[in-house]
Amino acid sequence: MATQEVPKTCKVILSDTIAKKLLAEARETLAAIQGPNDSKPTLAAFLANDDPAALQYAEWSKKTCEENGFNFDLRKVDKELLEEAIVAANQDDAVDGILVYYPIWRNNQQQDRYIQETVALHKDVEGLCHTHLFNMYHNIRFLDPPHNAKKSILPCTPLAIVKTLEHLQIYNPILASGNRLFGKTITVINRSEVNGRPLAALLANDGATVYSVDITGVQLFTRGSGIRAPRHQVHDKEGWELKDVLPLSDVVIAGVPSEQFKVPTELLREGAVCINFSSHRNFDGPAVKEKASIYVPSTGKVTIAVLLRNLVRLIANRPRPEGTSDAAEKTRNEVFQDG
Ligand SMILES: NC(=O)C1=CN([C@@H]2O[C@H](COP(=O)(O)OP(=O)(O)OC[C@H]3O[C@@H](n4cnc5c(N)ncnc54)[C@H](O)[C@@H]3O)[C@@H](O)[C@H]2O)C=CC1
Ligand SMILES: Nc1nc(=O)c2c([nH]1)NC[C@@H]1CN(c3ccc(C(=O)N[C@@H](CCC(=O)O)C(=O)O)cc3)C=[N+]21
Repeated sequence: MATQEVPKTCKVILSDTIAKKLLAEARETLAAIQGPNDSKPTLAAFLANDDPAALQYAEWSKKTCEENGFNFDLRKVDKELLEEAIVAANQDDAVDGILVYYPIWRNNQQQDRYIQETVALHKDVEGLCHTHLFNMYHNIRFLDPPHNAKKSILPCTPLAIVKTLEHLQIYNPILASGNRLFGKTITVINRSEVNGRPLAALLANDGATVYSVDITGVQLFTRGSGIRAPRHQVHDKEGWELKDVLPLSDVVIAGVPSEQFKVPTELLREGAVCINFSSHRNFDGPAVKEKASIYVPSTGKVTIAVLLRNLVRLIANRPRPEGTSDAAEKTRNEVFQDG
């Protein structure tokens, strides 16, 4: 007897689709805030390590920048000269945004933190300076309250995941902005300072119940009962492991930097939404497609689109030059009403 083809119910969403939409928005916004004589924005990217993933990411970023009307200036520098190079870029009017690839000092996170703070706030395209991080963890959306004209910058990979969840309509637009993940349970596997921890905080600030899993254990990030707290709180889940939280999760987001690691498919809920942001495949592709309702195998392209969106936002946040019309200022305010 011939076996009947069963139609696949899992929808695989590629990051291209989401990235294209964000890139079109970034181009439109740039056109709205720039005058006819303004030059292309320039992103200076500092590579001071020998990480092949960072170099490849830099090359993809360069391509996307140039295709969309931005200059991408990759500057390979020695670790010991990096600080002065950043200081010079901070003062250079020809540089609109600064990006530094991490990690730099593999065994000294403190030194990487010091470099993060060296980037000027108004050029911090990745949202990794203390003021930007503080605002994110405290659920403060603007740099200039109560005026609220300058939006705070969010870290690129976490924001790319948020944009992906919006595209998938996991964010429920019926709910008030800021509460749109209420009722959703999300597991994030990775709690690094640049990716997993900010991501867990952002999702919990938007109303989700978030299990943050790392090799050191599981933490719960939530705004409490009835999401009444203004920002997330964190609780250790003593003795809990990945196996305990997977069956509870509507969405599973994995970012483990290892070839060997795979999310155990058998523990996923039927119809879970699975998103991978690691450069390695954290889900077993064929198996996960039999279990998940939506599978997003990678998010790198969305991250790059968010990088350009952040760059445009930095330009929009700048004090307007003498002689800029009120119309331009009005557009500047209107284009950033949302998200
Ligand atoms: N798609 C994108 O936009 C981006 C992807 N990446 C990729 O994401 C991955 C993670 O990057 P980072 O967070 O910067 O790396 P990292 O090395 O700083 O952090 C990884 C974290 O995962 C944890 N971890 C390792 N094994 C684990 C396990 N079995 N279970 C739970 N947690 C575990 C580590 O303890 C650590 O906290 C890398 O593959 C990187 O290339 C990074 C940035 C952007
Ligand atoms: N300050 C800083 N910000 C970063 O964002 C940053 C960094 N430093 N250091 C290096 C890592 C590495 N990284 C990746 C981006 C995309 C993919 C990725 O998965 N890209 C393709 C996958 C391509 C493939 O493997 O087939 C995609 O999603 O479509 C991987 C890795 C960002 N990094």
